[in-house]
Amino acid sequence: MFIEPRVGVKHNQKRGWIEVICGAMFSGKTEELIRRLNRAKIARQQIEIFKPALDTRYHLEDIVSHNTTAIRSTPVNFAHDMLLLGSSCDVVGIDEAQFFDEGLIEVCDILANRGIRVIAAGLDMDYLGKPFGPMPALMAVAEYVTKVHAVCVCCGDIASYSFRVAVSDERILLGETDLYQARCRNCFLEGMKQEAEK
Ligand SMILES: Nc1ncnc2c1ncn2[C@@H]1O[C@H](COP(=O)(O)OP(=O)(O)O)[C@@H](O)[C@H]1O
Ligand SMILES: Cc1cn([C@H]2C[C@H](O)[C@@H](COP(=O)(O)O)O2)c(=O)[nH]c1=O
Ligand SMILES: [Zn+2]
Repeated sequence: MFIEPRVGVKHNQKRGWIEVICGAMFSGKTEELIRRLNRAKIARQQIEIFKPALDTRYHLEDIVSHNTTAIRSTPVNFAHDMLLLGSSCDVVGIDEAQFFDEGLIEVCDILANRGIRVIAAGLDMDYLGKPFGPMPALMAVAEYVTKVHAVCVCCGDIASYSFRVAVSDERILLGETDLYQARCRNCFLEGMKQEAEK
């Protein structure tokens, strides 16, 4: 369980940092993001929450977990849009970070340098098991990285992969259990092998 760090305040300076929550689909990234943001709200912190405008899966504005917990957010088209909107708060939350452009790393850095706590959740790997968008670089610059795991739907082991059951080569394909399965390494490889043999 991630515990918010208590940072020393030197010369009354506000300290910012970056937290990344990553993992496969269904691993609890959004639930964990919402948990941290709700705790920040209880601590009377001013929060701003963003998601990429292209993620219209459940709701145009809300961030919604697979378990239906939800929190209001502002959809934005580009990472740099967050700089203006998130300028006067204590905490910035970002969901589906993998869909943002590479500018996300600079944006998170700028916000953290301004003294803001930045919490970004996103897929670390795409359906091929390849690092997804700005996530690897964001993980490199983050102070805290939490990798969460789903349950493999084939064998019950821990799952780090999002196996696509639909036939599509598009990297971005919004979907749920209709299109994706959480799988462990062995079951993911098995599925990829079967796909290749078709
Ligand atoms: N294979 C699975 N493994 C774990 N949780 C699953 C699985 N399939 C569905 N769930 C549900 O998904 C919830 C996590 O949803 P969410 O936080 O939206 O995950 P993520 O943002 O990582 O996709 C779990 O609490 C559980 O109710
Ligand atoms: C693996 C993978 C996923 N997606 C899409 C599918 C969902 O709409 C989101 C991930 O949502 P979650 O909150 O992590 O469950 O991303 C995609 O477009 N491409 C992929 O390779
Ligand atoms: Zn498995």
